[in-house]
Amino acid sequence: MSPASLPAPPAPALTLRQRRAAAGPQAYRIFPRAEWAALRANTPLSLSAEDLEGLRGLTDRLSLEEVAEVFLPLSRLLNLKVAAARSLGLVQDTFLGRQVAPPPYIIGIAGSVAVGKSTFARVLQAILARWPDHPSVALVTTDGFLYPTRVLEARGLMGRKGFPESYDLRRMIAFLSAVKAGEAEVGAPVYSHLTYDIIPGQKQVVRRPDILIFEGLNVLQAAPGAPLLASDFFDFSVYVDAAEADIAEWYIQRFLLLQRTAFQQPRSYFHRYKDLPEAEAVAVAQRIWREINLRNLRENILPTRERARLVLRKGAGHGVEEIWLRRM
Ligand SMILES: Nc1ncnc2c1ncn2[C@@H]1O[C@H](COP(=O)(O)OP(=O)(O)O)[C@@H](O)[C@H]1O
Ligand SMILES: CC(C)(COP(=O)(O)O)[C@@H](O)C(=O)NCCC(=O)O
Repeated sequence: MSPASLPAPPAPALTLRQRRAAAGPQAYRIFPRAEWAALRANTPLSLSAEDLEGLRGLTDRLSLEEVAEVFLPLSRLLNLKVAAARSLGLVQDTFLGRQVAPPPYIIGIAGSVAVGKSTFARVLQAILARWPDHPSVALVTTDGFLYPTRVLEARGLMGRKGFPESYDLRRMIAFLSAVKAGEAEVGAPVYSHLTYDIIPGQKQVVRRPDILIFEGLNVLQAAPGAPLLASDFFDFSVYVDAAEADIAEWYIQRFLLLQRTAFQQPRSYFHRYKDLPEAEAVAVAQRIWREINLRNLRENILPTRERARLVLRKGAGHGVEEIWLRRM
């Protein structure tokens, strides 16, 4: 890859405390992990250690403790919210004098590249699907709505992947709108991290799920002049948050792991890096992080955090340490 040679990103203008205050001092209830864990009530632990095996990202440190203390309370909250949304739907049915099937409940998941969104979304999908009242949970990632490489190259955007202008937002909104309207089958394009491009002709089909998890760094962003935003279709949203230095480290570690695995395949976009000595590979990863992903985090992703209903603050070891729940 040849990212545009960009100057180092500016330091963020606001501190964490200032940003939190900007959302309104009353906007969130803040839970230390232990307090949040107690909100699990008696939700049963529905995943075995074996089930977890298939769910892990590229590293394998997600623990059963994390599931029990962070995910189970969240799944209980979401289960209650899905039930409440369905009850509200019944009110509308009464008003209209006819019964309409409840639309899919849509959960948006936002956060930086490499903060752990995909890992979080996959575990949440598996846990929510264990609840008998909403067994069908689909997961779609917004990378499928990136423009194909051909278009990004033509527009000089290969160094701006993940920035707002690199996505086909109209297509993304049309997808969400069709899912929310209860269409029987809605297709989403599919992205390959291996080839670093949209897979031509491939579609992920969503068939009226009980819940749709929609994950990507841009899901809480507003597009200037657009009449509708992705978040207009969300019933709930989560922002996965962590310190910049930790996310950078996870990005670099993931890059090194991919170098030993995916990059070895000749089809990999990063195949040319497969034999780089570690110090050079780290330098490449650091450069991509700094020039593209960190910049995007500061300019376009972090500013959307306070739109989320729930913010999960992760510590250096990936464990969630603090949970912010919007009061309304
Ligand atoms: N809870 C977790 N415990 C341990 N490692 C994790 C956890 N969540 C993510 N990771 C690791 O951090 C890196 C980034 O996670 P990933 O889910 O791929 O992020 P994103 O989808 O936000 O780019 C991956 O290497 C992944 O395996
Ligand atoms: C495709 C992406 C924008 C999506 O990121 P994700 O939300 O999957 O973490 C990102 O993985 C990406 O390619 N960023 C551009 C720079 C890089 O190669 O990391």
